[in-house]
Amino acid sequence: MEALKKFDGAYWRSLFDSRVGKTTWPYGSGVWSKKEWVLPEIDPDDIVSAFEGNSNLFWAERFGKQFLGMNDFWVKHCGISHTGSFKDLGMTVLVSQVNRLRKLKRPVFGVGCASTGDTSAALSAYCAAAGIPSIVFLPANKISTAQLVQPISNGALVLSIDTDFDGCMKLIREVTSELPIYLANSLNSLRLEGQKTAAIEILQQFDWEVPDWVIVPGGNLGNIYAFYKGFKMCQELGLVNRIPRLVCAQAANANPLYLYYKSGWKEFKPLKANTTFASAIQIGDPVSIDRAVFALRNSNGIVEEATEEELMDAMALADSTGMFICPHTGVALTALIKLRNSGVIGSDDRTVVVSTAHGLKFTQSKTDYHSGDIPGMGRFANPPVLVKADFGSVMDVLKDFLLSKKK
Ligand SMILES: N[C@@H](CCOP(=O)(O)O)C(=O)O
Repeated sequence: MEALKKFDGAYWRSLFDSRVGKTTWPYGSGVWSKKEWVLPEIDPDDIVSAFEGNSNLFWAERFGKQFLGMNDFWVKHCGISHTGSFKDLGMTVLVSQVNRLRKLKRPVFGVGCASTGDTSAALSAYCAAAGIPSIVFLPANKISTAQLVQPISNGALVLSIDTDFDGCMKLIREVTSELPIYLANSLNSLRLEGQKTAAIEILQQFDWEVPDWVIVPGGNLGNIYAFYKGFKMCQELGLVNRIPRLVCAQAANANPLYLYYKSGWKEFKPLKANTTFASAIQIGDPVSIDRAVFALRNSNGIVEEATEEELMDAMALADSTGMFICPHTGVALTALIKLRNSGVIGSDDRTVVVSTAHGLKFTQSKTDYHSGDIPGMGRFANPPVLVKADFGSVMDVLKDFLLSKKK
């Protein structure tokens, strides 16, 4: 350690030169290609994947143990799918039904939705695959570029409207009551029938052992109800004898359900959602509010909220353990952190956080966070290091890095 501290660029340069000069170089003259490399036998415990688990249900071992003191923390990643979010689960059901209606010559000329970016991506992809026209209403400048480009590429009619999601939702409801355009938002129960399969899958993946908690980010609130529906169906079929406690996690900037919950379910007040990095849940007047309340009340559920700083920090912390999550999953993780800190969720409770979309849809906010471009944020920022293309300079950076890692 002491010796390391003395090193500077020039020292490293001389060390490198002397080593390269003296060492027998094993790589030239065909030696490399002929050499047989024998790898040490590996123990199954040594195998590293970002998360341990099968399919899309991962045991998030490092995050759970290191940051939560939990042994049984899991992530159900619904963003590893065709369009990168859980919306694919419901949209395949809905568009299949529309396909059938059209084959039966019913007058359904297209399918439409309002969206914060994920529903529109799924709708346009499945419609394009079936050759059905799709129409999406998007709040202008409020969704990520990765999300915007999805319906554009899939040939949807994309209306970029100068309002927020709630404004788009109101407009599409009016339009679809006037024109033969089928409404694909989650107030349509076909969507929920598809989405509830994620709950059934979780139980199946745990070999029909019921987790204690399932935490779902909530905006338009169809998904929390879909999870309840899936779990309840399995209970009614006798596949399991109880259901998990559900937690719905909202961004504090768009938290009508949270406020309703805090009022003891006394009065629901739609609100104007403020801008949040969790843009897909920036919704102030959720269409599935009543269903969500039903799901939460019947599962002994809880509603939590996350500030912008909390959700971005939680996302960065999770990413630093090998995840690459969306900001909405950061909201759900914040809820978990709060419930763990208050002792509501115990260290041995089997807990599943539902990750709703792929992190690659939200690279801008991640980049801004890590480069320190968001005022007052960046506790876990890991900005790239700008360094001269010079061996000594690179080695100096590495020296600092190695010293910071030395325990
Ligand atoms: N987050 C959603 C908002 C629309 O909600 P839905 O429940 O009707 O799909 C989106 O990605 O558009």
